[in-house]
Amino acid sequence: MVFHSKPAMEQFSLQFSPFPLIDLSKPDSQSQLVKACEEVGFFKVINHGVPLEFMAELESEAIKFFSLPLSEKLKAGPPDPFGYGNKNIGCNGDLGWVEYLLLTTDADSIYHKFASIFGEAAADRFHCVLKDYLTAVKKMACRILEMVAEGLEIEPRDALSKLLMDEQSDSVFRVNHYPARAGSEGGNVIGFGEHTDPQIISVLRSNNTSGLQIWMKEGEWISIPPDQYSFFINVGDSLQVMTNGRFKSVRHRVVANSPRSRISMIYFGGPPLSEKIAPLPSLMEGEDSLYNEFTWFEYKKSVYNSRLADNRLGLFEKIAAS
Ligand SMILES: C=C1C[C@]23C[C@@]1(O)CC[C@H]2[C@@]12CC[C@H](O)[C@@](C)(C(=O)O1)[C@H]2[C@@H]3C(=O)O
Ligand SMILES: O=C(O)CCC(=O)C(=O)O
Ligand SMILES: [Fe+2]
Repeated sequence: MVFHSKPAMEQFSLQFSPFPLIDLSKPDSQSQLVKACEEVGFFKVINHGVPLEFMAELESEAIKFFSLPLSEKLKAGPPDPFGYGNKNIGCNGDLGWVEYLLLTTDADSIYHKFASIFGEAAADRFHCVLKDYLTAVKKMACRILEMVAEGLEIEPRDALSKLLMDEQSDSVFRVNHYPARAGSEGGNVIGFGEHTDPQIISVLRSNNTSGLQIWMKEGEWISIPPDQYSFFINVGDSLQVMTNGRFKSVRHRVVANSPRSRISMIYFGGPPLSEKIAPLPSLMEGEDSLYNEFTWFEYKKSVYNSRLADNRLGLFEKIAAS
């Protein structure tokens, strides 16, 4: 798969996007990031520094995997929580027009699981490509979190990024495949139901097929035009709490309505299980925390007992005194 440079027309349309678009090579990107996290909780980044060939190679591997006969793919499932899943999302009855691989970000342990199912040569290639991609995406996510910390004057500068860098970081990686919808199948179906991501930050890349939508505070879903060269970033619930509600974890979903299949890959940067998720003291400025204190382990446990669309943070919000 070869990527060509971005056409001039696309560069032009970026300036008229209804959601923030941030060029990480620009000097004002730090303040833009903070504004985007506060106002929308979602933005697109360009000049991100992730080599295009890492993105293309992982997409090729994903296509190879999803093209296998179902009986082969099922050998890598069911997700427990990691592995291959088909239509069932989580364990509480959510369904979507999607098949996926849910993986740990520890590429070495993925290698062992894959080698035992698909043989060493296939596992070797997947491991290599995945490792390159994850290393580059995690670096970009940390860079964004450090810029955000600087913009918010959080000390130390790595207060957020160190949670992703920690060896015990509970990060997850997911590759979703939304099969093409043939014309006769008609209409929109839900590919991935509406939800917020529970972790700190999510970094999404897709092929050039549409489907992703975000919920705007004006009360409408807007469709995000796909862009295979760029990344889309979501503020997660944990970052919303760490900023005491200043940043918003955005509701999003995928509508499967395309005659072409959609492939997306998302890195969910999470903290270690024992990490306390609470507003950072320097952001409190005399305010009270909006949330009861909890660890990532406690939140994750509650997340995995919930349905996709549930307001998971609601359970941890302090009841405002009247
Ligand atoms: C229905 C579910 C799937 C999910 C766990 C949950 O019980 C509720 C949150 C879901 C979600 C959404 C973002 C990520 O895709 C995900 C991996 C996560 O951390 O929370 C999924 C979970 C999953 O697919 O297991
Ligand atoms: O597949 C996509 O584009 C988004 C999926 C998503 O939001 C998720 O996996 O959490
Ligand atoms: Fe999501």
